[in-house]
Amino acid sequence: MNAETASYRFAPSGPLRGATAVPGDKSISHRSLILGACAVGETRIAGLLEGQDVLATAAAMRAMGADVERLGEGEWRVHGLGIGGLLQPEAAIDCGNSGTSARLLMGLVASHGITTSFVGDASLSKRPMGRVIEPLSLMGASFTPSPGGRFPLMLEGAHPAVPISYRLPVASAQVKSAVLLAGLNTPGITTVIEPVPTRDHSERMLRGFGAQLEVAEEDGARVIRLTGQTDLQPQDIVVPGDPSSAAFFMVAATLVEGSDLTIRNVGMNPTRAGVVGVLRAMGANIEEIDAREVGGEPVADLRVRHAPLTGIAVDPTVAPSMIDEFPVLFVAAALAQGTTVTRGLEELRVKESDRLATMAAALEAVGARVEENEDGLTIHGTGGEPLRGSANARVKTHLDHRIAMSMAVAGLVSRDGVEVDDTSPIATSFPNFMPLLDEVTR
Ligand SMILES: O=C(O)C1=C[C@@H](OP(=O)(O)O)[C@@H](O)[C@H](O)C1
Ligand SMILES: C=C(OP(=O)(O)O)C(=O)O
Repeated sequence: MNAETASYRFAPSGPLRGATAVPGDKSISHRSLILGACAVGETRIAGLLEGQDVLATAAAMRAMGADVERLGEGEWRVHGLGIGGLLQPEAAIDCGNSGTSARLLMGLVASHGITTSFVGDASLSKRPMGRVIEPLSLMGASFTPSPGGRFPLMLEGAHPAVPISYRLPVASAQVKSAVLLAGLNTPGITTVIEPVPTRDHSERMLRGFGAQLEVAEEDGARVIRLTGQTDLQPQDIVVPGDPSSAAFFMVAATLVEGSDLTIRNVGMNPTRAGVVGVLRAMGANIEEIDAREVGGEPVADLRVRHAPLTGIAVDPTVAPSMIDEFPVLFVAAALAQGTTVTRGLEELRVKESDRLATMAAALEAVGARVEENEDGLTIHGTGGEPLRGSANARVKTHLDHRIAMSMAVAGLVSRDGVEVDDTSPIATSFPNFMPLLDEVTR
């Protein structure tokens, strides 16, 4: 590791063996802090992801008056203020690299009598916020964004806010959750219509906290109705392991010959676990052991053994259920036999980086054959032959943790290793990724 730039060379590795467990789910961790702060009394959280993104949400909830305390590793206590109880923060809300903090917290603040600015890092400041500004403005909040509807921005919340019925123009759980969180302190019924289902952690957790929330299927769309200004009851929450983090180990164990790795306690919510089905369709050997429910979320241990992969055309309708797993799926495709075609992935262009362009460039730099299209990548796999790797070049990650971890996996199955320019963003979602990888390849 080069300490100044945090660049790192991921060397070819032997098999991944034994058992491991990835940290808590990032989406669920954000939501447990936010809803804990909106309940009256004490919420306890076990298995909270202590990545920078979630810590940004914790700091924001503290800045708005909630008592948020770390009791031990992953063990947190939130003393909530009740619906409508948030206070004016003294400084800007800094969301760092985290789109989820940005969109969810804007929703929460939009129905309070709070005026505050929101800031983030260089990556977050390029991402579109118009998608939440639009519905939250309809609810009465006012925004002064930077050009292009971006961060930094000023938000003046509406009190009282106006309930709306909003049909999501993009398949985004962050936009859905922003409107629902604004709805918590809005009189009447706030409705979100979701033509394409996205991760449903907000709905599950709102119900768990006792919110009045109904979900119906109407004309082929999911319709979510939330009655505002009813009290939430504090909860004891156990956060399952993050399937998005587990995906790096699923792909690595699938690709490296001789691997036999068990990943314990992985969240298997069907709105999140699409990558398991896609990898299996390519030939992966992933066995679900001890499928169970933890805190209202399905969970299983996954035993992954090396298997040769075959390229497929990935069904675009599975995209929302594995939206953050495409970068590492592209690595799997680069080692498969034949061609993998992905489409319908324009949302990947507005993540921490443009993940289609960034992954196309990174994979090409290590010897993969990739074609970049408007809405997806077409990848011609090596049929299991190692990638060339990067002897003298560093792959560029553009402040994107998932690119860094995906290219780490590419390094394991390369001839010369892969040098990643900046591993520091890994700490946003998976702070112990490198030690865990070391442990299972040792
Ligand atoms: O709601 C969430 O917790 C998330 C939703 C997804 O974003 P979009 O809502 O932009 O699709 C995902 O990419 C992100 O990592 C987390
Ligand atoms: C897109 C991601 O997160 P966020 O939108 O919260 O920055 C991610 O974790 O891959």
